[in-house]
Amino acid sequence: MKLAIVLFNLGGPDSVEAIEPFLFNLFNDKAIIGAPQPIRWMLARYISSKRAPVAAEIYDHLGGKSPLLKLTKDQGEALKTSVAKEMGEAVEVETFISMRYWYPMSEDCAAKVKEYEPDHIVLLPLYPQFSTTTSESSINEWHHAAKKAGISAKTTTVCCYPTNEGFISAVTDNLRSQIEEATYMGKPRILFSAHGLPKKIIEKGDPYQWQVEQSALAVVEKLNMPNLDWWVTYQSRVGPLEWIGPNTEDEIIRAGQEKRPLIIVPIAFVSEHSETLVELDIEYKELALSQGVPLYLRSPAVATHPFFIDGLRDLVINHISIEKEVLPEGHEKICPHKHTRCICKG
Ligand SMILES: C=CC1=C(C)c2cc3[nH]c(cc4nc(cc5[nH]c(cc1n2)c(C)c5CCC(=O)O)C(CCC(=O)O)=C4C)c(C)c3C=C
Ligand SMILES: [Fe+2]
Ligand SMILES: [Fe+2]
Repeated sequence: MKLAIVLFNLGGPDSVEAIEPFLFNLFNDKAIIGAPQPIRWMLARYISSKRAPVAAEIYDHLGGKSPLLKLTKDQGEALKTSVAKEMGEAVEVETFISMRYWYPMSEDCAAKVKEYEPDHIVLLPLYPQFSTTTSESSINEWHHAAKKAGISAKTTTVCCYPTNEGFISAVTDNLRSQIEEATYMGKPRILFSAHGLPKKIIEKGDPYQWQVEQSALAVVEKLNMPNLDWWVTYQSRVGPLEWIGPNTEDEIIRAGQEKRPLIIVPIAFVSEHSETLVELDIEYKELALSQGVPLYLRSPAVATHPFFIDGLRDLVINHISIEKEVLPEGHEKICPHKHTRCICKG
């Protein structure tokens, strides 16, 4: 059997010139800005041109481009090796990358998958927690591209895996090292910081916030440390809308007032990129130190941590034989009913 695993992520600019068109693609996505066309197109033009200089300063810290594609390729290679080792000669496996807002995008990816001629395709978002703005947007875009490319192989989708054993073990393993490092300064406070979302997206039934909370809770349970001081917070707010909270920056200021050592854990990003390497490591660190936080540590993203990669491997293998098209890990619907925008068919 020939197996294709399609990995989804957001993508990032690969040059300074790519910053504005990348932002345009992001804001022209109806999952991000719900306005009809051509209003959305005009808004996207306006917002991306306004945001581009701010984003350029951010990417300047990273040599003018995002490291996300290279790091996603590393994850793809590690996953391919892990699946091949587990499944042996019965399966020939290849991983493919489909980015949502910069290259390689779904059309580029679909062309490569078509050429590979798989018997089965597993769609695997590199977002453990499902959101309409990330996983669903990427999955929809893939289906358009796959249809256009004439791909007819059986396709199954992992919609989400917020409490996947491998993911949670990898986050916990990274965090444990940070806690050991912080202990000489007293009891640390842990902020599980996730990318925020506009509040109205959650109010329309997006399960992302609920799933982020499940991930944090699972890490805390796995750590099994008495009286842990932990909070879930949200970062990366952009635009004029009200976003979900508490805001990571506000919690950093509070930790400064209370003189608490801080450990920040990226709980919704599985790779390093501008929002970890610049926002967390430079901007929020400066804020923390200026506000009197005595120690500021940041747990690394799970990247190619063997626990995480083996968790992804198990998800893929368990999804090859499912009958329904879209299922979460464990093949049972996990989101409470009020999260009506959940797409899983369990
Ligand atoms: C869990 C992951 C993410 C969610 C949810 C998400 C929603 C979301 N993002 C924006 C606006 C921007 N995001 C930007 C970059 C970016 N965002 C994520 C992840 C999620 N976004 C990633 C992985 C990245 C890539 C960063 C990189 O490669 O360097 C940016 C560009 C950077 C900047 O200008 O700050 C914007 C803008 C919105 C509006 C939104 C939900 C509505
Ligand atoms: Fe984002
Ligand atoms: Fe769900």
